[in-house]
Amino acid sequence: MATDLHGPVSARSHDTAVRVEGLTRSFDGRAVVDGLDLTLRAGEFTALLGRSGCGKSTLLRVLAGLDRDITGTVLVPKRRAVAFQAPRLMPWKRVWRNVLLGLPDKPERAVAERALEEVGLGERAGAWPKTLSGGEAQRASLARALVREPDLLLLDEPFGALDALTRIKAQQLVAELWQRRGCAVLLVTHDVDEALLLADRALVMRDGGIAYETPVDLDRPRTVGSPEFAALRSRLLTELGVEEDAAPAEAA
Ligand SMILES: Nc1ncnc2c1ncn2[C@@H]1O[C@H](COP(=O)(O)OP(=O)(O)OP(=O)(O)O)[C@@H](O)[C@H]1O
Repeated sequence: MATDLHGPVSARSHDTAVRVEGLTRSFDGRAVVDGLDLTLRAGEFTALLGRSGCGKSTLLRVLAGLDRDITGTVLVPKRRAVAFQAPRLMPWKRVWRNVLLGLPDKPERAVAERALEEVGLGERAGAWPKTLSGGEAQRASLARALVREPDLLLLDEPFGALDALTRIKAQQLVAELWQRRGCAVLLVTHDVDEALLLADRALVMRDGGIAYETPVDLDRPRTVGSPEFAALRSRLLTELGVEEDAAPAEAA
């Protein structure tokens, strides 16, 4: 299941989804990711926080296999999928064709429809992307990720562009999908509350590495505002260098 981005499949333990050692990615001689180490357990939901420009998306792109201009070791599952803040649907293809886009074995429409049903969008399979709302387009993008049956789901601020209510619904959907599918999830977010509502573990990226991490040991379903939640939130905001009163939820 593990793929070494630099070459052959490598052995690793079954309870590890991702192993990264000494990862460095530079742009114009500047190391944005600098000797980073990271392990994600199979089935674990991890949130990745960090100030704007610290390298979160760069790390995600490397894990997705979209950027191989790296040094270090990166072991990831073969079955992995990514969803970005912008749904990136092809406007000239109907929704179901977008869901299947890029799959090698050309599955039939029913496969896309099942994934769309899972995100509550079964009835829009034949629609054109431009007729979808922002939240629906983001769910179509999630369906495109799910149809790949990933062991690792990479989410780069997938709720960032959604209005508050749609965002809450999308967060609940991701939590349900994660519990049903049991895949490892790495969620990049600016929102500390979102990280604490969803994740088993929160990481803070700084200076090219993981500068801080904490388990999020709260009962599910979670609510904002319990003393334990508030304590974790306060600690994460401190790590992010954000004044709690100045910015209650958004980290950067
Ligand atoms: N293709 C590229 N060419 C040059 N510099 C890049 C490239 N991609 C990223 N960078 C730089 O690397 C740094 C990290 O970018 P990245 O997008 O990973 O940050 P981020 O933590 O995801 O930020 P944000 O939270 O604002 O999305 C930034 O300074 C960015 O300008």
